[in-house]
Amino acid sequence: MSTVTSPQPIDDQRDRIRSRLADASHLLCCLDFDGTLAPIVDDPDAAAPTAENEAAVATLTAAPSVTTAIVSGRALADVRQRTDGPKTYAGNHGLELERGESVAIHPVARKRAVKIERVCTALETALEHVPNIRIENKRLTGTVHVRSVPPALRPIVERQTAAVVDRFGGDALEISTGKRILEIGPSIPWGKGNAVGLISADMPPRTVPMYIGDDVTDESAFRTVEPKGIGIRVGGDEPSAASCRLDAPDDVATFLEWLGSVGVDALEQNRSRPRSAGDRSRAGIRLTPDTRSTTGTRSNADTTVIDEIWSN
Ligand SMILES: O=P(O)(O)OC[C@H]1O[C@H](O[C@H]2O[C@H](CO)[C@@H](O)[C@H](O)[C@H]2O)[C@H](O)[C@@H](O)[C@@H]1O
Repeated sequence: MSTVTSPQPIDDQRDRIRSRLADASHLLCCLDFDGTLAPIVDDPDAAAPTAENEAAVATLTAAPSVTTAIVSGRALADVRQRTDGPKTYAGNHGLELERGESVAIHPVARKRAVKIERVCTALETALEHVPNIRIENKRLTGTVHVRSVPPALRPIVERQTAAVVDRFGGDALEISTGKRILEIGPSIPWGKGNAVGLISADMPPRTVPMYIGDDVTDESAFRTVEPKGIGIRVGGDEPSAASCRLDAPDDVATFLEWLGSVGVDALEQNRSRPRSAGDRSRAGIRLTPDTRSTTGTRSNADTTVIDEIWSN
């Protein structure tokens, strides 16, 4: 079980990370997009990874001992065209998963997309009087952006969003929060952590799973990789399921560059080591229902969708 404590500065954790890699032969490096590879900006359309992060991800992706994956709250097609290189992408907080040539969509989310469409259309009208409001329709989820909305109007936006979601979504949809956003999605126990679990299940034995992210929805992914793997939160020392932290996207680049040199060296030295029976276990990932922080109701009941997702 991972624990929630203050994540430690990465510089204090490098020895632990290096020795974890020295005992492994493969690294799964999962990366969030906004606030991790790309600095947070006012206009969501303007978000882009820093050049240093792009280069560091390219170096890691080229290493045979590393698998890189982008795991984002953005729609898959959106995040896909903002950063290129990895073969694995999860969009819409893990509801869409692209691996190589195959794209899977969570079947319940797919059915509820029609409700998301209705909610986004209704919100465009209900909130049209709010200056600088932005509704992002991501097909399987929707986002209400309040970053540039006058602070005095944000409580009104929250109330009106809740009323619209209640009217058109009922129990089928729920609202959760993120950085100056309200996220509207299907009320199902599925999140980034589950997507990371699925990706990890395909990794070779002796894989260390790593996840780097900055927001509330990244916590489920930290819980999935910790404590056998390494969770890294981008931000302050607020309590998190991640054991390590980095301050900002620029520091993510510095860390990824270190991983691409020191980390990859440690892994590659180990790849030729003979394996014992105990080494044959997978990455030690749990497929548990998502329990992300939400203002709505997220049921913990039906996890059979985990099997179903691959038949779509
Ligand atoms: O999981 P992520 O890849 O981090 O995506 C989370 C949300 O990111 C985007 O919104 C955030 O970034 C914007 C651009 O910097 C910023 O303006 C906004 O305030 C942030 O919340 C994206 O637009 C959302 O769809 C994602 O869910």
